[in-house]
Amino acid sequence: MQDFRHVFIILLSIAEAVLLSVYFKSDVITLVIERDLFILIIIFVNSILIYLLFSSIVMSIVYYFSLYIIFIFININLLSITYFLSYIIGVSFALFGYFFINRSFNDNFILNLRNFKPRINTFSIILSVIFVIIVSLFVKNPLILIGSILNLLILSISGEIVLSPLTLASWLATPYLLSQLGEIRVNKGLCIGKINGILRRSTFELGRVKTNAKYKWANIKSDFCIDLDNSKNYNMIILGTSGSGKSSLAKTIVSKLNVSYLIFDIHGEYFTEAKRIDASLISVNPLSLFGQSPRQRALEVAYMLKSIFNLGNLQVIDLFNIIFETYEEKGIYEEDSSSWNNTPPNFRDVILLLERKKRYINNSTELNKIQSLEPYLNFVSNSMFNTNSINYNDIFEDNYILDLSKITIPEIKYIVIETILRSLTSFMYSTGTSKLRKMIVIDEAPFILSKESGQLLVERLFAEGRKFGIGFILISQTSEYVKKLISNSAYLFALNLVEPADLDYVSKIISGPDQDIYKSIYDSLHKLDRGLIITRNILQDEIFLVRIQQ
Ligand SMILES: Nc1ncnc2c1ncn2[C@@H]1O[C@H](COP(=O)(O)OP(=O)(O)OP(=O)(O)O)[C@@H](O)[C@H]1O
Repeated sequence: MQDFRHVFIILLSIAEAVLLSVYFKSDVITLVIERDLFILIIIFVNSILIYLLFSSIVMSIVYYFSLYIIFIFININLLSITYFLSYIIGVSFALFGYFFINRSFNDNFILNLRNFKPRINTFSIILSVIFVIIVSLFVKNPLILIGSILNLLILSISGEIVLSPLTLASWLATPYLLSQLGEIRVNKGLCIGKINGILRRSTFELGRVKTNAKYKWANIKSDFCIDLDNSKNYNMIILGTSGSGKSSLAKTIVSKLNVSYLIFDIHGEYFTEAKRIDASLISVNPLSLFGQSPRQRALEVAYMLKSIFNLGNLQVIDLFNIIFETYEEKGIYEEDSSSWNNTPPNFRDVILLLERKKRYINNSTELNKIQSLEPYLNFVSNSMFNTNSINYNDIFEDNYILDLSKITIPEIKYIVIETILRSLTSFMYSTGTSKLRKMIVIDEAPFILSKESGQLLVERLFAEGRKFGIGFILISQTSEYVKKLISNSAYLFALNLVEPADLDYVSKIISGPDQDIYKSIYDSLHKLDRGLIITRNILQDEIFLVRIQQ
């Protein structure tokens, strides 16, 4: 788009110069003052157009010299105070018009420069010097030579070899080369899509997503890449309505990453090259210690059951006690860590202990307390929880999709997920610190996060995962349960959203305190097509509209 604007202005100016020269030769104009008036008007109009297209005074000034080169071919020397004044008045007009609409004097060129990182390329410099020498040999006009030297300087810090011949074009190429300095290039890391727009204060609405706000999507062309190596952690959150492209985005990310992944596929909609496990055919024992102490595990399981069945605090304590005692019955003792490797009990063992206890209790209050746990323990003494039929180490080292769609009872589904995530925590601690080595995708994250124990578990994994090389992609249709996790995420990808509460929250998170940016994002989010995301790139501090590759 940038390129198109430059081509348009240069072609327009050349066309104007050609028309003027034809007109001046045609004897229609006789008076010098009439000629000057024509030139003044053209310059005035061009200055307004240039300012409105680039929203930059720097660009406008540099373009005056481009016009100078074009007009010199028809023997009109723009280096005159009258012409320059006409140009400046035009720019001022446009500037005030812009300020009136946007209430800001932001210079887009200077804003873009924030993203510029010098890249010195010796070959590019040598090539540009050769071209400057050629210009100095053939062109005797010092201003044209200055333009070429300026281009040489710009190319020296931008390192773009392919653009070196533009040094020959002197001022004609300078605005374009300058705009390349501020061009956003987010192509370091893992490229998952194409940037379709960057949020800018602008007068024109040129992008496909219209905002009706002061910030609009300015078109830019670049790959969109995520740089996990330089991010604060490896966690990502994907939010979007049903069918907006959430799982496709997660698939794109994991398929491009060079690390293994595990997908918790709640609805059975992921099909990749990974090995597929039908979760209804496996068994996991939630009472496995996974390297933890029996006290710790008994507490976790008691809290997990509390979250599922909304148990009271006293019931949690009773549950904890009976589970802890069951460990002891199986020869697993808190003080003796070597006993932690013994075969763990399962919920049936807990029920057997409970039955035995009932026989010895003669206090009716005690009996009632213990009996109140029975229905819950009976529920979880499901054959799915008797033993561990899966190899956890293999699951964490290879690519796997855990298809949970055939488990129809939500509580059972939840216990399977939480148990596997708990085993991941111990896998993490036992294998030590590492660079990114595993990505875990949790689809329909509210299914887990809406339970207190699930929320705490995922919060802990989010906070500690980076140290151990584990990243998470959390997918949700709503922002409701992911709010606490956003501060520990490297990326938030917002697809189409429609609920006012989600629009409000996500727009605030992406925009920060700026109300105008907030309005643009709010206004754009519900207009996004499938596969289009809005995200803030923290490293560049820019907000992008990105089309995700499928
Ligand atoms: N980047 C994309 N470009 C074009 N089409 C896409 C893109 N991403 C997804 N789609 C299409 O949108 C449809 C829905 O995609 P997907 O299943 O990923 O959405 P979802 O948000 O995960 O849906 P659900 O919430 O129902 O699981 C699919 O038909 C897919 O082909």
